[in-house]
Amino acid sequence: MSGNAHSVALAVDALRRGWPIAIRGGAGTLRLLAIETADAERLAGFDPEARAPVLLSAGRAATLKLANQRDAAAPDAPVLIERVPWLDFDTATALSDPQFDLATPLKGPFRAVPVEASDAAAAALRLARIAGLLPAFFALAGEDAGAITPADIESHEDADRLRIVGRARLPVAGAEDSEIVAFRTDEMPGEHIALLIGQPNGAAPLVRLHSECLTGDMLGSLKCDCGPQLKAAVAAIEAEGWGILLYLRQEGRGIGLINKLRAYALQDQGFDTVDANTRLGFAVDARNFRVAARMLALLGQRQIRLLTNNPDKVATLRAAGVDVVERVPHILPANPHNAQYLATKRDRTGHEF
Ligand SMILES: Nc1nc2c(ncn2[C@@H]2O[C@H](COP(=O)(O)OP(=O)(O)OP(=O)(O)O)[C@@H](O)[C@H]2O)c(=O)[nH]1
Ligand SMILES: [Zn+2]
Repeated sequence: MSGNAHSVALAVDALRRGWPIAIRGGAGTLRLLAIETADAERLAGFDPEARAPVLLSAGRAATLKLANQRDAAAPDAPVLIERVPWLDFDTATALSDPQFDLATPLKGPFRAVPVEASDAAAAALRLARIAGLLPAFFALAGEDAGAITPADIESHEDADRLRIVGRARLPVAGAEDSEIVAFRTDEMPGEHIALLIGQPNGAAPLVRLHSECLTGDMLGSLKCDCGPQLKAAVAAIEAEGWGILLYLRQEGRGIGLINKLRAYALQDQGFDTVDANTRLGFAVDARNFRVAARMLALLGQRQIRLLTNNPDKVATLRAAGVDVVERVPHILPANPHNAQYLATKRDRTGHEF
């Protein structure tokens, strides 16, 4: 099990370096080259006969108006775009990267071809997200001894692999009686953190799940509500006398910093936070809150009060066995830069404001 997760870590590293990988699913094996980290020369080495179709997510294909060619029975299934002589490296880049959507009208017509190794294709898109890359590949059918499997990727992301690796007293501004606890798996670079504030008093702790937001947490970005929510969560827990802040390394709702900044660039063009993620080819929310359930279990907390406006967090924790006895709203004042973002969360992602 851990050996396979290890090979996924190597595959993530390979993708980021522009090296090909292979994924073996139940319906066949795909050899894959990530478009973002490739170039024309690497493509020629990977696919000398220029046959490899372009693998895209369903959302990206729909954005490119290729939705009508998708399998109607599986609207979320990955899409393969037939490789024709004029579909060169630059055209594939334009297919994969939405920053060019408005500037360069695509040539076309593009034709979708059946995705035979569909589970391997879906796993490839998932691996691109884990690697923080655009979810788009050149893909060739064919065996490869070093292929990883979708199950390997599943186990790589398995929240149950998390364990506690360190803890220490950590007085923080506004909550001096605090302890930090760090969690990690063997393969993942980012450590999740719990800040235990105050002393257990027999009551269900007030818990906040905070997803990493470098721009909001560190730089004071006004585009979102993360920075003020982080500070206010510490204050609210301190005021209760006992509770836990979970700081989850799920930057950009799980798509990573670079892809979040790509989403911001699309927002500069007028797309909202939901459409920006879809145009990039990602789920609107790629986070896995089971990580938080695992952390709470390791901390011995089965019953909590949850500070959030996001019903998904409540539902996922409950499904993972955490007894959420109360949802406590966590609403901060809007500013001129985030008012539209907050309205989108209310209107399109089910947040309760
Ligand atoms: N992809 C993407 N991520 C964003 C954007 N704005 C903020 N984020 C990320 O969203 C996460 C914060 O999630 P929110 O949706 O604000 O809040 P929530 O955690 O779902 O819900 P609450 O508990 O009610 O705050 C952080 O990981 C941010 O980095 C954006 O426009 N695009
Ligand atoms: Zn933010």
